[in-house]
Amino acid sequence: MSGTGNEQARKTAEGLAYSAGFGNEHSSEAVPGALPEGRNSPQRAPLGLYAEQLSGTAFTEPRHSNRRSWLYRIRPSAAHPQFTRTGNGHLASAPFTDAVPDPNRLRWNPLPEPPAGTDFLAGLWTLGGNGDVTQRTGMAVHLYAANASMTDRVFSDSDGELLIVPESGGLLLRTEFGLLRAEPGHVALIPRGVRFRVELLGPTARGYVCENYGQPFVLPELGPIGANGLANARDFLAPVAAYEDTEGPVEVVNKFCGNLWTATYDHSPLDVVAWHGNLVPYVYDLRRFNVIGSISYDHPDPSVFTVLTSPSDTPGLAGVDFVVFAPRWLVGEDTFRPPYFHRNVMSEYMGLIEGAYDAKTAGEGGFVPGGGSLHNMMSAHGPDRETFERASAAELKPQKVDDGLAFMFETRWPVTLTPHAAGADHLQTGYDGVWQGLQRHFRR
Ligand SMILES: O=C(O)Cc1cc(O)ccc1O
Ligand SMILES: [Fe+2]
Repeated sequence: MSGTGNEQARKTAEGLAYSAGFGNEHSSEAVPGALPEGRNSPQRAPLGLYAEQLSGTAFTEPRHSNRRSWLYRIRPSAAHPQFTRTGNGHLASAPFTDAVPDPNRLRWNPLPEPPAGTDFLAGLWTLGGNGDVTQRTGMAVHLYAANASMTDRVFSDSDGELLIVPESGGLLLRTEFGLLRAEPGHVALIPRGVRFRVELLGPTARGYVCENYGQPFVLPELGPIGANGLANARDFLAPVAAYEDTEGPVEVVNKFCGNLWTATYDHSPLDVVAWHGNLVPYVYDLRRFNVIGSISYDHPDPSVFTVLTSPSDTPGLAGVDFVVFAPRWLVGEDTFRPPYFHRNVMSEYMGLIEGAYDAKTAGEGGFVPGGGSLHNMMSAHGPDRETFERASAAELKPQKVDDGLAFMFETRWPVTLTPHAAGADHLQTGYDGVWQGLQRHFRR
């Protein structure tokens, strides 16, 4: 049973109702009258519901970064049986100590097809990461490949928020806050601790996940860009309340300090009838990104393409940035237009949602949708030989780059691999070769 009841909610083309705005104080009730008026926790909550607060930041964090929501549910979350350990599969967590951090440039092909019956949770495959889940620092890079919906089970991640980047196959995310639809080209964010179930909209689904152990993602500052631009706050869509009133066994899997724990509830924990607050799951369509770039000369640093940033205690130094390389015009005069050669103190994991990326040769054995590359701190990279030769000779008329959608998880600490990523069959050999044969042109 489900419903919606928010005046501010709006229908999207896909038929789901959403409540728009990044960081807003949203409110939503699936049954009229389910939200208490004027207080969060009345002596008896409306309709016999239980009131419960979910905190995403410490109670005392500054107002601008404080995140919490109040949930009005059929049963309190506290009414659950004991959790016991279950297998972690290919899901791993920080600290990553099983492999030696690798200064080499690395690139993977897409994940192989999973066995039949693999759902989103079982299909998570950790590439690597940094920090420490118990310290709430750092991040992990995961990929997923699934061919089944989650049925009779839900997942929650106590270790961090999950930024899901579908590459193929749409997802329907049934969360405690309501429903989100995430297709390739969208990203979805599930806050730390929020229970959700992933249903596939087609036969298979594949994509990437940034698990952010650190401070919740926020929109980057705009500085001299002004009051508008990059990802606009109003394009972030939170769900409206939609609840499940089901009795019967439901497995709840909780990722806690690096391990999966399971408990079988006798009801669905997606039983929130109404909620309000600013800690919410959301979806964002990357095609809405307002791309800022140079209209004179030189290739700008990719920080101008930041969609979301997880700040650290040092201003300007992100735990992790989520960056998108979206369609855009290139007009730079006397400029080498693709990404430049560089060595970065930050570490860069890149993935491809569709098409090609302008610094890397596309196609079989190259940088392909569903694949990924890792350029750890200080590793030398940039345009491959083919790209360098092409772009150095290109006629510099205005050019639309609109044949791809790539992204980067850029993090302050090197990404240490899991042993299964370091030894994967789909790890490409000979990636260094793309920078071989760059001729010397020096003359005096
Ligand atoms: O390495 C990459 O392709 C990512 C990247 C893109 C860019 O436009 C400038 C610098 C950078 O690291
Ligand atoms: Fe780079």
